[in-house]
Amino acid sequence: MSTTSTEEEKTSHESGETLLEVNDLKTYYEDGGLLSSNPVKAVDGVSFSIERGETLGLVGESGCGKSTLGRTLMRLEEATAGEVKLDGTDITTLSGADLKQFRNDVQMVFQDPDSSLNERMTVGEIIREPLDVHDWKTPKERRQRVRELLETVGLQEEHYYRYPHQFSGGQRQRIGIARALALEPEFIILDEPVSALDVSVQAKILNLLEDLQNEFGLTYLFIAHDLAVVKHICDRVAVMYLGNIMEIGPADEMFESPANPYTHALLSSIPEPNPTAERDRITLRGTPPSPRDPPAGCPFSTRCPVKIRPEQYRTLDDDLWERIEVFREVLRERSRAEPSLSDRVRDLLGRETHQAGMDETLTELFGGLDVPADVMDHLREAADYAENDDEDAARTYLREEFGSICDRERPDQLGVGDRGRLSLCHRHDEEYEEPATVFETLVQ
Ligand SMILES: Nc1ncnc2c1ncn2[C@@H]1O[C@H](COP(=O)(O)OP(=O)(O)OP(=O)(O)O)[C@@H](O)[C@H]1O
Repeated sequence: MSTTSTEEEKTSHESGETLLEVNDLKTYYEDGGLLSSNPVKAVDGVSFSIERGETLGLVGESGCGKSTLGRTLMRLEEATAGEVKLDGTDITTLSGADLKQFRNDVQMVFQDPDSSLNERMTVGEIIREPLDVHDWKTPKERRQRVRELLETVGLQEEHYYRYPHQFSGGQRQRIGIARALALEPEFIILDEPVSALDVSVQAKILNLLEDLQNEFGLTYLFIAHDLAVVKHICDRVAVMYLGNIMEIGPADEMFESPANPYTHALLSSIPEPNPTAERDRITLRGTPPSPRDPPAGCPFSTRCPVKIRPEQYRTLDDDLWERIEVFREVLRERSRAEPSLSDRVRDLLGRETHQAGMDETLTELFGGLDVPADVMDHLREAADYAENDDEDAARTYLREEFGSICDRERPDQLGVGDRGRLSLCHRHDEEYEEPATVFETLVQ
């Protein structure tokens, strides 16, 4: 395993010069409510860098922390910990004139052109606003600059005095892009810039973004949930899950052969354009854990189809093992869920609440299977805890018995291949089989 990249294989946009460097960045949302609960760990220790002129894609399911990461890089959210260096300067601590200069250099384009444009301002005023705020040159030069920008993004001079509602979705996004370009930024965060647009319009906006990048040497962070879009426009891709970057590396290589189990699952969910091509869809069990209560070990451990098993259970029947994982997921979801109304009524009446539920669950999950006696004993023990409303004890019990390094230790980002790809997975340690090898045995 190596963590170095070879120069000759770099894609065309990369300059070899780091523009943005992010080190162990965390952004937590505290509730500030009366009940002091755990914070939402929206971004939970991410590290990566972007080279000047490069486009890094940031993908992941809704709620994984993409927007929060983008907003933290813009200083729209305050980082809880870690560093964000732009051209070598840590921007998390900037204030005053330095912060104002930073706001020139970094801009954001938002997903929804409808809500990000002020309907009461003319298009000219909208694009000119950042120039006015920063007191850029003379008013006459500002007007001239806006006219140039209209042309740059494919709009016309006479659009200056029109209002946003007179434009289509694609044209509105062009207005948003012109506004972002006004102060000649170096770095632009594109937060789902084409998700709200029709497919035919998407391609035009993506082409515009690429042309602008080539013309002005821009660096992009491109946030998207649509992997097809990312594949088209990005040099490298970072895959996010539960506030962590699970895998980062060259886009072509990652789409061709994902290294991380989560990337595998995410890519397998893209509809295959060629219907005759075989691709095995991976269905993930359960839902992502709450970012208030992320797993202690690997962030993906509760859903990973190729999780490492403890030594004594390596040969256990695959179906039975999967049911044990489902049982653990049931307990996690129970401990997250508000008690149902009927549970609360029973509770108030002093009756047992979960008794019937646990027995049924065990029968439903393990009824038709040949379960070794020692395994069944462990399952019953956990069920007893849960019956007494102590889901946490039940979860701990099962984690100790059936858990592995994946449940206990957060993996390091390990190097994969020779082009600088990194993946957060214990399986890249040479002690274990690679995720891809285990996936192959699963689909046979
Ligand atoms: N202001 C806030 N206060 C509390 N929690 C928040 C706040 N903003 C976001 N979150 C939570 O932080 C987590 C990450 O949200 P974020 O919007 O960054 O994810 P995302 O990947 O961008 O999702 P989407 O694609 O749906 O925008 C989510 O659990 C979300 O509910």
